[in-house]
Amino acid sequence: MTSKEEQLIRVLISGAAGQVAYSLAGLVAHGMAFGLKQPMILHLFDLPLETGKMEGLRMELIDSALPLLRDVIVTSDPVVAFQDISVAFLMGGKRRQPGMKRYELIANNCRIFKDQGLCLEAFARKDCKVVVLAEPCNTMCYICAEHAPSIPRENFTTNARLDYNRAVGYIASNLKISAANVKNMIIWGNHSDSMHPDCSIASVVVNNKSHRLSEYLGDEMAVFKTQLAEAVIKRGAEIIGARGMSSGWSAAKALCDQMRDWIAGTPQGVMVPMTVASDGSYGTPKEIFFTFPVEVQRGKWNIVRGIKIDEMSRSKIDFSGKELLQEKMAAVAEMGESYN
Ligand SMILES: NC(=O)c1ccc[n+]([C@@H]2O[C@H](COP(=O)([O-])OP(=O)(O)OC[C@H]3O[C@@H](n4cnc5c(N)ncnc54)[C@H](O)[C@@H]3O)[C@@H](O)[C@H]2O)c1
Repeated sequence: MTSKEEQLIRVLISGAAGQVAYSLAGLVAHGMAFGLKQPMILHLFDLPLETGKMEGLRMELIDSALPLLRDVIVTSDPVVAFQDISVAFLMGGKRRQPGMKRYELIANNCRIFKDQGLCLEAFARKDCKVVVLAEPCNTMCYICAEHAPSIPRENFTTNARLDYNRAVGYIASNLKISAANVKNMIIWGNHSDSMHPDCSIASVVVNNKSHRLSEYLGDEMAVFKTQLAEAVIKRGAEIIGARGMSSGWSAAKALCDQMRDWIAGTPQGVMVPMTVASDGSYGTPKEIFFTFPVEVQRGKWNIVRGIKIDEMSRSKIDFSGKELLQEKMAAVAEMGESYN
């Protein structure tokens, strides 16, 4: 290790034989999540039947000669997988099958996320950052955090960045500008059809000039806003329809974008979405994991205050909050636990 490098960290990828993990492992080891000075050991964790696929991924990672990657551990033993980890990307779980209802998925995945929470509590570092991807991710994040009480609540999140990136991509491709020239897109709520992608205060740079999107589009803004929201909400299903699989590379890229901002911080005046334990901001129910606009400084996120909420946003935020409360109650009932 050179003197300029950070201290070695251990990064867990659960569901490591899956398709998101296949993209994520290489991006993370390449430095896209933690920067180019952060050496790491990757812990690849999945079910015993999937050891072959994890071994294949391990070989490919080694064959990529990645300077930051110091070791790759392949395991189906949670004690090994969760030991001393600083970061957990939790993607291991059942996938929604055709015809399966959202609540059946909760029933299937909540026990897995209870166990993963217990493993975090027992074996992970107390400053571990945890990102839950398996669906329904907001509620699985809640279950996981509940069972790892010694890790701060603010260290748990999901992958809301994927919805944000989809919205930014939509704006950029429609206006034929670089995605880097779109800022302050907001995502509110649950990672479900009830989410509220809100471009009311987004800004864009076109021909080297910065504009509020609403000013740039003028009379077209209202229609654009509705079409953007519909496109983002339907994008996951559209991708499944096209590839026969859910988002892979874009989900992995979004995980890296989010982790990079979480660690390095957001530039002054720039907000990004993060799914965090609600403190009741914007009239949301407390303690559900809800996506808010945040700013991040020195590794700490803060919900951005004072954004004006119009009537339409109010009803959508309320609807998503109610849905998350129902999901949370369904999950705790499924596990036979008391509801806080
Ligand atoms: N929230 C988002 O934005 C978003 C986007 C894409 C995918 N997803 C979700 O992320 C998850 C991963 O997606 P994918 O496409 O890689 O799925 P995948 O089906 O390809 O991989 C999931 C992996 O999890 C493993 N697994 C199942 N139970 C496990 C357990 N108890 N412990 C450890 N591993 C276990 C499976 O063996 C499989 O290898 C899925 O639940 C998917 O629905 C979420």
